[in-house]
Amino acid sequence: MGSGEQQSLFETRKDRARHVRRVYAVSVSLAICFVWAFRLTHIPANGGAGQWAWYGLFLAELWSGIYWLFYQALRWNMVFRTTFPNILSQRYESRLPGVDIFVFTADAVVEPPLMVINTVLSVMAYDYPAQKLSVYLSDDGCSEITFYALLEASSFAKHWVPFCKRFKLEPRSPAAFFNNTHASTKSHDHIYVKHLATIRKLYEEMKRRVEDATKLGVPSEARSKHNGFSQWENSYTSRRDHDTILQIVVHKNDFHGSKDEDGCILPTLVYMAREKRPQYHSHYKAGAINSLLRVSSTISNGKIILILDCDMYSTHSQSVRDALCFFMDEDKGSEIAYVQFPQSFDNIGKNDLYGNSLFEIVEIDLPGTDGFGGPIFIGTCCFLRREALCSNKFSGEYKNDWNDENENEVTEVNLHELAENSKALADCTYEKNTLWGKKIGSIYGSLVEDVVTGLWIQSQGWKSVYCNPSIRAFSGIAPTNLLRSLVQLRRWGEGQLQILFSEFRPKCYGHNKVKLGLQLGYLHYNTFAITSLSVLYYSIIPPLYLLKGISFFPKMCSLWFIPFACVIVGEIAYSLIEGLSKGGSIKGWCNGMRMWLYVRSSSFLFSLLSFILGFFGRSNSSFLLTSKVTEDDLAQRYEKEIMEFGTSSPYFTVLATVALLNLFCLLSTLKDLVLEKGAFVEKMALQVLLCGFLVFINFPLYEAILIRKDKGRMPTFLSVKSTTLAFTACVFFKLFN
Ligand SMILES: O=c1ccn([C@@H]2O[C@H](COP(=O)(O)OP(=O)(O)O[C@H]3O[C@H](CO)[C@@H](O)[C@H](O)[C@H]3O)[C@@H](O)[C@H]2O)c(=O)[nH]1
Ligand SMILES: [Mn+2]
Repeated sequence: MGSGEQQSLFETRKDRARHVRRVYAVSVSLAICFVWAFRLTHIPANGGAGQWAWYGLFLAELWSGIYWLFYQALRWNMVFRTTFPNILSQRYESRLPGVDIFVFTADAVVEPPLMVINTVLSVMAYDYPAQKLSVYLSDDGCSEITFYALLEASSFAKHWVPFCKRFKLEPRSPAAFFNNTHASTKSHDHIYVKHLATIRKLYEEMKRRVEDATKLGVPSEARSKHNGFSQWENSYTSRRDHDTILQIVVHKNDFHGSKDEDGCILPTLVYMAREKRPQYHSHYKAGAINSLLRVSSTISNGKIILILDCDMYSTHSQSVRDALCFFMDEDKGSEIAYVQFPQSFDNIGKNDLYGNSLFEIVEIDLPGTDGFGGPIFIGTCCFLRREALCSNKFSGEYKNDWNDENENEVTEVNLHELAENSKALADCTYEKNTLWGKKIGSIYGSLVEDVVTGLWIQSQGWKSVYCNPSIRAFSGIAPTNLLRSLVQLRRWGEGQLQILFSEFRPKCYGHNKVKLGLQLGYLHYNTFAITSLSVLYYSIIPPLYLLKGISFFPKMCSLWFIPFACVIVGEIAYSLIEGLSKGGSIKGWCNGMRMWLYVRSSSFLFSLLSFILGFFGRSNSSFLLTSKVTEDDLAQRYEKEIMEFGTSSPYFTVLATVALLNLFCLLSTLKDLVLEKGAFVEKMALQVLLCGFLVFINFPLYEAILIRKDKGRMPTFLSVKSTTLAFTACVFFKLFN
């Protein structure tokens, strides 16, 4: 390093396998072109059997091919980052910026208050100067119980935070810490063991109180002790109709309650339930983010904001510092708007039954988009620069300034007044005739507010980075049953379509701020619901035509067979290698394939339908929260990796009907196979293989219909309905087509 030149606070490494990936991408692209060429040059003669089906197949393949290109864009230019927090400390320890942490919750039933406060406690205990740290809980459920739990957490924090810091413990969510027996019993140090026993007891007591309150309501002595509850008594009608409730629970200017047991200051802690009125759209989480942005600006006004879902607790107390290594880097820091960390989950299971690990997003898509200057924003586990969120266009002259005197210095001393004055900022009417939600803050109008907000920020000229440290930074709860996963992805699919067709998207791409590679990456997401059409077509039409012995694919001896084989074998091998090299299993790979298929044939189909209805003004789509609780018998099946059906749902009707249709087609083909043997195999090989593969992948579904007796099996009525549907379709097709 030259003299005078400072070492950077982070380092970027290119993907070592990028050349292999590129060669692969180019070769398979060629093969795809040959597949298209085959379709165009072999159209059945006029009126010939299956001519229309052939056109359909061409469209499906055309779209899949184009979509596949978006996919390759993400793999083209992956980069990986390493941070140097030690250098950060040496250089900036006394000048660290204020950090405001936003935790979002929306329903005390599917997001238990105990879980929420564990997340809050985990970030209060960050290894960061407490006077520069503020934690805000936004509660869209406006639940007294959650508030009560937060009060409990604030008392417990007085013991918990110093305990973590003194013994340098990880993870700092008490629930996770005590669950992790290895961590919580690692030392034989006498003092530690004594402390541990005390703190465990305190936690258990708090846990009991919070759980009791969840069942029985807030105890009356708590009500009389804290006048915060009076706000519910005065203005609360329902969770969709109430005033803003804002409570500064811990604040450094409050001399009684802000110190821990060692006499050190605790981070500021604030509870907010923004105003809700039935006649005003809440804009879901995006609305909550914007309210908090304003409210926090008067209380702590931290320059950096961490956005967290209530289940995403911190698993590593150094992550703030990792993030700051990017923001504070002298060379590149001032253009970075946000630092995205991966979402990881505690409850994935060995073989990731429902494909929830977000493996592709975390391991491929985020490093891939990072290579083009901007990982997408995934809504949680993300540090953002307040200035970028509040839509200051990025300009070349912009320079980091961490020495702002005003920051973090609240002049107001009277906390009650401070809270009262900030309340109006969370009113429903506050945003009327302003740019909030349009150009400022989190952007409205899509069910994936995160993605659209990230895109907007990037279109203003800001960059973002992806930080995936070897010690993971956050962990949360993934859906534990099939329907929840499918419903979650329906929401994502619809939200992405909303971005694709909004007037907003061209505006974002128009300024040439978003690189082509990144635009393709976004398109990969924006259009993923559309793939449902080609996937459904592929899994219904070719199998049905088996019944008539009509082939849509080249014979095995033909040269045209080669491109098809290349695409199929290539993709299977590629995804297998990718999965296995990241520690996955073959079974996990199969589960991933199955979920890929299920999401595309059900979730995304409903995303499309719901989006089309919405387009004609008939949408009834809303933000359906993902439940974070799992009932006992369900948990057992989840542990044993048994797929959960159990309820009647249109999602399952679609899945079961397609699965059974394939089964019937395959069975009837077996007969032909025996009678005609070689000639048939030669002609129909690929089609039979496709159908066979679908049957193989659907095995757990047949089991749920035919064999299982537990509560998670397919409901009888649904089984009968799907069987009838599939069977009728086959018979009808064979006889009348
Ligand atoms: O009106 C609402 C609805 C939701 N939330 C919060 O938003 C978060 C995400 O909700 P969840 O049900 O967990 O949805 P997921 O699909 O798991 O969330 C993923 O996808 C969302 C976009 O669809 C992102 O906002 C999230 O960060 C991302 O984790 C939770 O903390 C909720 O409490 C609110 O604050 N207000
Ligand atoms: Mn979630």
